[in-house]
Amino acid sequence: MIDLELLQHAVMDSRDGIAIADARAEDLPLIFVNPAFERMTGYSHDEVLGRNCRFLQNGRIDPESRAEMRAALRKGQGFSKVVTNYRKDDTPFWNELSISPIHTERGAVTHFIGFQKDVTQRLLVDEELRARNRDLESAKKALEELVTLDALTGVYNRRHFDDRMESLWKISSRTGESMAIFFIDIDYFKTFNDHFGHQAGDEALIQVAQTLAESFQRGSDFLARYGGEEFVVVACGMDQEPARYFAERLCERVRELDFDNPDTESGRLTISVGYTVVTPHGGLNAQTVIERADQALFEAKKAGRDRACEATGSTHGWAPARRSYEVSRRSNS
Ligand SMILES: Nc1nc2c(ncn2[C@@H]2O[C@H](COP(=O)(O)OP(=O)(O)OP(=O)(O)O)[C@@H](O)[C@H]2O)c(=O)[nH]1
Repeated sequence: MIDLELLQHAVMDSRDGIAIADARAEDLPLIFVNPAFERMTGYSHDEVLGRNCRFLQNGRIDPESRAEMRAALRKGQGFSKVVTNYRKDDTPFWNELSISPIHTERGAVTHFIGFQKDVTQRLLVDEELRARNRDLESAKKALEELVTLDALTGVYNRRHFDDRMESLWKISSRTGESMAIFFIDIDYFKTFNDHFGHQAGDEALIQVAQTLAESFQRGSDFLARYGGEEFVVVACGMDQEPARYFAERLCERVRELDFDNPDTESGRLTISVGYTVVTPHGGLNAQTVIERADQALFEAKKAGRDRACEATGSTHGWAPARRSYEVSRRSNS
């Protein structure tokens, strides 16, 4: 049997608080606390003797922990949990509490022995680490957005489009799914800027981008700002007929934004759309298809703007009363 004096040293010198309650007396009064308990709680041995340990909750009882603890103790079982306790001076601390019953040989519970560890510092460090991780995560997200999103309009930028187009192309090549690519350019945007100012131009770009984003909302659709006043949309799994409909609808929706633009036929801000629908295969590459859609955009400009033109050469969409359009000043964006 281990030396009693040694056991006494272990209890009295323990860095964790130890408290013993009498399980046979009413309301489980404390009959012993060690010096670490006194240091941790600020209460002296004499102050706590005969009292139920609930004084550590200082009246602010966590009903859930209390119910759990009561249920365990009633059944003569152990209990462990991190609970909020209060020192004598009312400062809170997190107590990693572990209570074990002491049984007689016949199984009756005579005492409960509680081990208390002040884990406040550890939890604060954990919380600090979690907060830092959260900060890092949001910094990472902000950085990713900075790299992939266009700062003005919030849609993807050209760089991200180039990466994504390559992977979408590969996926569609494997699945044999069709793909529609739309190039969209605001008409006479230089005039708009000259007339209303660069800030109004920025606002118009934001509104146009938003309109395009609202028009293409499927998860497989991908919108990016390709250059100054030029956008590109890739819609995977879209066939020719819906592509034609979408392209025409885009022209309509931008017109309906109702921005004035003195140089266009309708007097409103309009766009031209060039698009192509392809089924990726080995003999075709993404770049060729992009050029094809871009060429269709050029045709739409040449044919009078505010319209959609498919890469085959057919034009669709709202046809303004003709006037002698100048040959398209090809956007240098
Ligand atoms: N406000 C604003 N204007 C921009 C931005 N990026 C490009 N632009 C303007 O867009 C205009 C594009 O002009 P052009 O390439 O001549 O084309 P356009 O006047 O739209 O004529 P078409 O495309 O031929 O119909 C230029 O005046 C650019 O300064 C931007 O971020 N904000």
